Amino acid sequence: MSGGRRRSGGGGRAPRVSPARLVAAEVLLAVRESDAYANLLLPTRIARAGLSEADAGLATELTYGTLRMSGYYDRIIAIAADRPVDRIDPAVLDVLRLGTHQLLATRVPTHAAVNESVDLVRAMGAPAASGFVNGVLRGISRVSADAWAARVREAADGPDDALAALSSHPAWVVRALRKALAHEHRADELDDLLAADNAAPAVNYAVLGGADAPGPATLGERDRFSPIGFTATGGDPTRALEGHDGRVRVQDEGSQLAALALTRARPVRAGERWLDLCAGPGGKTAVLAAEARGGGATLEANEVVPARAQLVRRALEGVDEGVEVHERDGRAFGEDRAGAFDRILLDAPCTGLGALRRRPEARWRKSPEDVSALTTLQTELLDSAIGALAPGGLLAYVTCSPHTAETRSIVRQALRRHDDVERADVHAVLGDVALHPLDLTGEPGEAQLWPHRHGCDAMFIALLAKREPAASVGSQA
Ligand SMILES: C[S@@+](CC[C@H](N)C(=O)[O-])C[C@H]1O[C@@H](n2cnc3c(N)ncnc32)[C@H](O)[C@@H]1O
Repeated sequence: MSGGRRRSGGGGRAPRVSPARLVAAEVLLAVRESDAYANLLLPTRIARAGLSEADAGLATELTYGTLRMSGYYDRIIAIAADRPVDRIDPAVLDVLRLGTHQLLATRVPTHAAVNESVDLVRAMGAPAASGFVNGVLRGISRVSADAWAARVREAADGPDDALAALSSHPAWVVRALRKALAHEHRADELDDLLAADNAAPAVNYAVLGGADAPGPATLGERDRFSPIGFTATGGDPTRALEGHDGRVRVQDEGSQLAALALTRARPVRAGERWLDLCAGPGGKTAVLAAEARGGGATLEANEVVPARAQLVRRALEGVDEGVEVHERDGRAFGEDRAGAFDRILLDAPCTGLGALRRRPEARWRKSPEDVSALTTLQTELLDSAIGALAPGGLLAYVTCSPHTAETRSIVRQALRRHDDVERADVHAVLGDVALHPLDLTGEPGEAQLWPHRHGCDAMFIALLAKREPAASVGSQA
């Protein structure tokens, strides 16, 4: 049976599948077969199918919920089907995961969840599996959600495996998150963090140039921390962006704070030169551009992937189209532009383990091997950024991952290699930037934000300052 077959119909009555479920199933298929990103593909598929607002909401809930929780659902399906999930056809497994999500995590009535799944598996071109899908989902529906959790816990291979299964995270990710929290003596927050990863994030807006201008109040509520941020209280986010001349962008509050930690750490002197070294797709570049403009600084941006560099240019539309956007390997800047910049943002390529709420499939795509490849790149980019920093300049090292190998280890090792660089007190900087006190723990040279504690992505922010060279003996003389 091929995982790619779909919508070829089959024997028996013609399948009548709700368009929302069909869109969800098609996105799951594209995520699995073509490595598609659900957050990028889903809006396109919703628009193409012409879904109503209610159906679009259902398709989103089904797609995101199923992708996030598939690790947990697979444990349930394996028990109910009495076979490992890798012995189930992938297309059929998609339908079973969607059905399980409807049965255990939504208000969809049992008969609708089961019957629609049977129709869906036919519509996806696997009519022979309709009896199997019917049987497995009926079996799942006969047990309460709490009782399933107990069964999965019992079947797990020890406490770590149970936590990984119930929270639907890979075990290595659970261990990495626990370790990061333990560094702050907050390992007891792990359950809250895992739960936050499985919740839909609020939509946040950044208002470029400051949130106090008239108009933005219609965006929702002021953010708790970001001085330029709002949290949507409902409605269509794309509509909310209209009528603000490009000044309003959808952006996570943690990303806003990371950019502002660099731009507001000290007053901007006119003529300062700024660099965004790894800029694509340009969310933070836009904040930097607005802040640079306000203070009379000049910004350059760089992104190695041309298509993403194009997104950076688009992000700058309406803010500052004069920003030069390079398409180079950021590792070359340390030599080619040595000492050229007063402030540099290095928002490094990373595993993205801090943004699992937004990228529901990401947790299943990453592996510990990715961490080691990325830490090599992060190290080289940080060396390059330090090289490009002018004496007296300030560098923000940022990741949307809390994995300590990508965060504190990278910074510590860089400090050992570069004795002209020291950490600045980023807790104090963020304390000044934020509207309300941030509950930050650990060393003041590094700040780790968290979804469960701060309501934003788990951004890591370190500020590094390059010392002015000591006056030489000759010049003293
Ligand atoms: C975390 S993302 C940056 C996100 C961006 N700051 C924003 O807020 O929209 C990291 C970016 O670094 C880029 N990148 C990866 N390797 C790079 C390299 N060697 N030089 C420059 N950019 C690189 C990736 O393509 C990716 O767009």
